Amino acid sequence: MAAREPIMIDSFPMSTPAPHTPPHQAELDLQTVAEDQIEDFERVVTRGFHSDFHGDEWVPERKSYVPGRWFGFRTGDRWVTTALSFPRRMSVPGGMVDVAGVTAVTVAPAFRRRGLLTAMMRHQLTTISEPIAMLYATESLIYGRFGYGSLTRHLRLSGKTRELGFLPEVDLGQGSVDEVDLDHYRTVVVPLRASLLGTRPGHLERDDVWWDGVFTDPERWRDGASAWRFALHFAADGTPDGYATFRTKRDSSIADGREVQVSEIDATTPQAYAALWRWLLDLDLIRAFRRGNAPVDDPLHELVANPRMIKTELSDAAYARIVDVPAALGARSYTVDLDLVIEVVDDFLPKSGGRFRLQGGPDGSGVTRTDHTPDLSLSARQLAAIYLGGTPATTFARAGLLTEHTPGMAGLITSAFGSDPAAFTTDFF
Ligand SMILES: CC(=O)SCCNC(=O)CCNC(=O)[C@H](O)C(C)(C)COP(=O)(O)OP(=O)(O)OC[C@H]1O[C@@H](n2cnc3c(N)ncnc32)[C@H](O)[C@@H]1OP(=O)(O)O
Repeated sequence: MAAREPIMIDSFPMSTPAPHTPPHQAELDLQTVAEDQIEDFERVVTRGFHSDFHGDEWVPERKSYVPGRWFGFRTGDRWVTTALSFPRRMSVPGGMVDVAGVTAVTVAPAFRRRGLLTAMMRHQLTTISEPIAMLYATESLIYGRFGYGSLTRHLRLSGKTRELGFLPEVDLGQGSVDEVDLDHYRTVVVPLRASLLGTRPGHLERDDVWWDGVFTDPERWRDGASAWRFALHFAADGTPDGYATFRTKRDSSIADGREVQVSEIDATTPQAYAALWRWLLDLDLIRAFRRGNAPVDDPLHELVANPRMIKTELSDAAYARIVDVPAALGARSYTVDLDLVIEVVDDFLPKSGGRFRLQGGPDGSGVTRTDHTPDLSLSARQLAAIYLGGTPATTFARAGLLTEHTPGMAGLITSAFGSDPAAFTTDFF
């Protein structure tokens, strides 16, 4: 059979694709992101999470761009890995501490499992100026190897509103709740939330840019629900003392029913908190509620007469990695007086580990490196998990993962590091 003639397509000009280096031949170089590379980088991040790129979603992040904090591996003219961090401040008992809010961590599929995340983590943790890095993990098994521990846990609450009558003794106060527009809400909620920052550890300070991000609400993020709506509670004298951000969504599982989805809710008094919940649960046409991120000690269960009607799921929330032990432990106060030596075994960043004398109490603390015999040894990951009382040191002791050299130390640390109210983080990134 005669060989076929090649088909000539000379009437259509064919553009030649740029040469593409196959992944196994790629030479990789860790680089920081220059300002004119930001959008390109964002597109790679978005693809790393299997999403489509929409520039409007990145506006707040872009405004928070700090040269040097956005970086990744490049080959040729393309990013194949990404990571970045924002400077944030987090409430801790007795004060605030600087944290690096880590996010946008991706490795392109063709380059996974060859140590690039590990190299990025090492670069990031050794270059940030904050004593603590913090993140939300897409998969809870990823970050422990780098010394991250579960800083906070949270509850997912849901249920049918008509089954959630309050106990008769619940005090709803003499004030009232009203729905307001975004502009009104923002002028009230910004100072109100700032006044509540110190009442619970784990909260992050928000600047104007962060608030812009909180209120960014493209329709594609709503999954069929309404835009954000906003409610304020006004005390008897008319002062706003509580707030709630929520959406409503048609709930196909209930005929003619809708669900109220509560994003944030907080108040300066128990009466305002209860009144806000009552208002949300009593909305006409609403038959179900959902709150995806509630503190582990949220009082809603105590307000209702039939708490079993609240479906409650416990999940890991924020993770933390302590890179500067004296600065992190010295930034907070402790519930009881302490003077002990903690040994931190840090396999990933050995220079961050060592023995530390912690002298502290309700009024503050001081931490110094020491070579004294430790009272207790734990890993960097466990230190992060006990830092705000999220996991009791005694739980690690019972798991056989923490060594008490002085009997009773795990119990003492559990009491001293514990927090009431429990640590809770509202800002997801
Ligand atoms: C804060 C945030 O942004 S969270 C977002 C994290 N990113 C994502 O989930 C996006 C999709 N996933 C990815 O991009 C990548 O799979 C990453 C970033 C999670 C991992 O990147 P990699 O470059 O493959 O990680 P790396 O090769 O450094 O892995 C180091 C170790 O962790 C393990 N590991 C890393 N990720 C995973 C995972 N998702 N599941 C199981 N094991 C994992 C590796 O097997 C390896 O183990 P080993 O040391 O025993 O060999």
